[in-house]
Amino acid sequence: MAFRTEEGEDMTELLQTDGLTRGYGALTAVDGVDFTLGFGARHALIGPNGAGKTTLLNLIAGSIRPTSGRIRFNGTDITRATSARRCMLGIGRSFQQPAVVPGLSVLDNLVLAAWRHAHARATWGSRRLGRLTDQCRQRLGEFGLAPFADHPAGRLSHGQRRLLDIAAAMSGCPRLLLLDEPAAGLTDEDVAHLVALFGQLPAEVATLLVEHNLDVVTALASAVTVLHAGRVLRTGSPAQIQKDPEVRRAYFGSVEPVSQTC
Ligand SMILES: Nc1ncnc2c1ncn2[C@@H]1O[C@H](COP(=O)(O)OP(=O)(O)OP(=O)(O)O)[C@@H](O)[C@H]1O
Repeated sequence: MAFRTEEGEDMTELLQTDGLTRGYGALTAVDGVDFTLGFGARHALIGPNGAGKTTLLNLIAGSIRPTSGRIRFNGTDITRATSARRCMLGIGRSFQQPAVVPGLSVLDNLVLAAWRHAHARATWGSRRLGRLTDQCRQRLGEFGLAPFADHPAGRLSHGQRRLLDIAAAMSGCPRLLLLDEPAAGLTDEDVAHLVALFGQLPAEVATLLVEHNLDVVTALASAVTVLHAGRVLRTGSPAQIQKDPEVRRAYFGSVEPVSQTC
């Protein structure tokens, strides 16, 4: 999908990383990654434990800085932008370990997240805040969390916190949604619910999903990149990736058929 900027420039890539590298002492967690994501892309990032998947998401979200390399998002160089700025530019993310403000209600947690996405674009009056609160109530309903809206978020189960975290990531109408293992710790029923919710995302919203559950990857992603030791090993369709002998060796430790969750 192509997109025309306000300056009239035709762009086909929403996100582009060039030579993105992040080291921790002697370890290079992400090593010279060139990666592109088109507008509305549905892309998954897989790889063995320690391959650098979360580090790459953190670099894109801005919670850590690269040792070298560049990141461009929607026509803007965001390599040095803060995570708050990236959030306002339209990058939403969910976390592997979902964090909530435990003493605040579930609804207020979501309102806070939505405000964080939008506050640079608007002056907040009570009417606007009321509208935002209504939208957040509706989103809690979509995520099956409406009965808990007024409960302290600290009382939510792990799975419910994960759903709230994803609802928060989606609350700013992001152009890019970074999802770090969204299905981890969820029941089969919650996973099916989540897959259905992601299926309803607007076509122009791109998602970059880190996930070990290959059923979820196949359901949500049309392209998969395999990271291995911080480098891109392969990019292809889910079917191509699952058949690729080198991927099987690096990721699954075998060229034999694999189970869907690893
Ligand atoms: N803050 C840190 N300090 C030192 N090393 C780190 C740090 N964060 C990550 N690493 C290391 O960087 C490498 C990549 O970690 P990362 O969490 O990105 O991998 P991953 O592919 O997401 O793994 P997993 O599937 O287990 O979540 C690992 O060797 C990890 O130990």
